[in-house]
Amino acid sequence: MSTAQKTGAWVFICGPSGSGKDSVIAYAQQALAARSDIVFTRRFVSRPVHAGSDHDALTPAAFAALAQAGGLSWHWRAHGFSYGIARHYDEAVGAGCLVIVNGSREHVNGLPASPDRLVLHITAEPTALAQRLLRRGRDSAEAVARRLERNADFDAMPADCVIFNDGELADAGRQLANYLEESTLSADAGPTQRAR
Ligand SMILES: Nc1ncnc2c1ncn2[C@@H]1O[C@H](COP(=O)(O)OP(=O)(O)O)[C@@H](O)[C@H]1O
Ligand SMILES: O=P(O)(O)OC[C@H]1O[C@H](OP(=O)(O)OP(=O)(O)O)[C@H](O)[C@@H]1O
Repeated sequence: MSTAQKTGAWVFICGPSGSGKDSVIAYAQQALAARSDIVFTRRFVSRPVHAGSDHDALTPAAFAALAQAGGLSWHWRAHGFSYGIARHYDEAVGAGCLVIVNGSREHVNGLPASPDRLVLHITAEPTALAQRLLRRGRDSAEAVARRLERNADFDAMPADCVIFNDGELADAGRQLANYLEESTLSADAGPTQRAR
């Protein structure tokens, strides 16, 4: 990090199920492992952990108690589950870090635009989405169908950056890493440089 005053921000990475959010984020996280000013959050989800999901599982009651106690910076519901980001990540934003969230389009679309929030959309062709979700094997065929139907609601979603993950995962992962690196550089110039 430079010694110039930094302005932290949340980076919400959104997109259809199967677009590759988890995979692309994991690639960028590895590529940026040396960057202490780029922080990758873990999610609480009221869903058991199994193959194809990397989160901290909470029971619905434990999730509700944590949210009620103010322990979450962000939380939302989707697919019948609750998702949340621990409050302690506020400190990283306050300290000037970029803090990366695997987010929800519905949740992010309901937030007012703010210079301390960036939205990055990862997407892929509909046929690829369906194939990947079925191959991932985490969700039932019915749940996969519902996830695909949900995409029509977000066709014109505004975003600060769009990454198409239809080719090699490494290409999309590198694009995300580059975007995050560039965003920390523009943060040196102050929040107006990246207001949406
Ligand atoms: N570029 C890619 N090419 C082929 N398969 C991919 C690619 N990106 C992700 N996948 C696979 O697609 C599935 C869904 O990816 P995932 O990262 O779980 O997406 P999301 O988090 O957006 O639902 C996973 O099985 C993953 O390995
Ligand atoms: O409002 P939406 O953009 O549709 O998103 C709803 C939720 O689904 C995704 O999580 P989840 O891990 O359950 O699903 P995914 O990995 O299949 O995207 C995403 O990270 C959100 O938490």
